[in-house]
Amino acid sequence: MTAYLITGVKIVGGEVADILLNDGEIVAIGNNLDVPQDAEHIDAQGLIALPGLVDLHTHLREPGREDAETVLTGTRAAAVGGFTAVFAMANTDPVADTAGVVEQVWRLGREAGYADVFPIGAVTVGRQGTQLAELGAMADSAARVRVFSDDGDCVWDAALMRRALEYVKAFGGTIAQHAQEPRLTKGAQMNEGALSGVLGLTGWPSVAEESIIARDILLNAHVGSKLHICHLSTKGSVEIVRAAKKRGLEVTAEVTPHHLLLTEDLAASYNPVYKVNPPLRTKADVEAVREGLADGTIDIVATDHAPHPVEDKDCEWSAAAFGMTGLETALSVVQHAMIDTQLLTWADLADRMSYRPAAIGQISDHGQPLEAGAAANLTLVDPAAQRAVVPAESTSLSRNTPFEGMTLPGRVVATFLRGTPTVLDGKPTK
Ligand SMILES: NC(=O)N[C@@H](CC(=O)O)C(=O)O
Ligand SMILES: [Zn+2]
Ligand SMILES: [Zn+2]
Repeated sequence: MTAYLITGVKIVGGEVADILLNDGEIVAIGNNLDVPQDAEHIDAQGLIALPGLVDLHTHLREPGREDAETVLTGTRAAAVGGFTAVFAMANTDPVADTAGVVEQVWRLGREAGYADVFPIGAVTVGRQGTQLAELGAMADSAARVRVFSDDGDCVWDAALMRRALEYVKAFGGTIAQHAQEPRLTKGAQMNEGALSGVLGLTGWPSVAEESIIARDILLNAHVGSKLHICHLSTKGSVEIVRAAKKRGLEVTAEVTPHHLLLTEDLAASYNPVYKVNPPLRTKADVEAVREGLADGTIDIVATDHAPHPVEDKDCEWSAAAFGMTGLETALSVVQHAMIDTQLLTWADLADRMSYRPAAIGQISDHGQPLEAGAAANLTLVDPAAQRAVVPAESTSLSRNTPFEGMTLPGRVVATFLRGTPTVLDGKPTK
């Protein structure tokens, strides 16, 4: 295996130093290191070294929608975005509700070699919301599933949600809830408010999200299990989670990059690239989720990378699919929304995008501080770079980025997975 010497890099939360990678590990960090003769040299002056990013919420679409994304193309986009691990959502076809499917997705990730793939198992059979899936068999499989979600749909039946929380408690698993009361969002197209009235699009009230979050926090307090809230998007949701944590109730939550930056006003274009679940909200909501992420109410950023082929997005708003891509732009959007606004430091970002998602997902070898002996999963970022988002340059199979035309700060220069570069000079290595 080739050794790599990365020189003059700012270690996140620490000093400027050199890093030596060999045999899949960080061998040493410091100055005047003892370097093997044949080591490759990377001059990293001006760059920041971050632990490899971990995405707890990615849609890789394989099996079933390989026209939108595959494990290979999705993890390639992840590596370009600085990620070394992604959790693959279960809303595939077939649904990832058996040990067989999660093992297949896990293995495809290993074969692709761009980022480790940790499958999320469905909570209910076929994500139909009526019968618990074989959660224990998925947990015991080679994929070692610890996070379960019917994402795309809410586990709306309170009794079933209770049973799921009880079941995973036996092995310390987590239920990740897509919080959307379906009776309140029938035909919903965008955030409910004055603008949805003006545009003539059916509204999606904040309370559809907030009522499920409140219910599930109480259910989980009753059961004593682990609850995670997917893509939290409203001010009221932040307030509920903040109050729960203050009372010592166990809950973790994520926010997406797009909910940290974009508002419902974009729907006025009727361009379905801005159509997403949950919908883009108001400026007050954006401010609240930023504050929630800054003060730790919201634990992590997760991309909810949701690739869709052109024919599913390039149509009338009401017919278009929900979802936007996000793996390649996540770090830049978070830098723009949270670091350039001085709400977070780079060390905080490492916490929200690497350490804590790895802890919630219960994986080792990712989300570890950069120090000698740790697995060499890391990414080098140029914080001073500026770049225009050009969909055609994406390494994802899909093009539905809502950030097209924006100039964003920061650029991932290199990513290493167990000491092997998956990205160099901003480009995938294979
Ligand atoms: N976020 C979305 O708008 N879409 C997701 C499903 C989901 O995350 O709920 C998808 O699978 O396309
Ligand atoms: Zn969802
Ligand atoms: Zn999702």
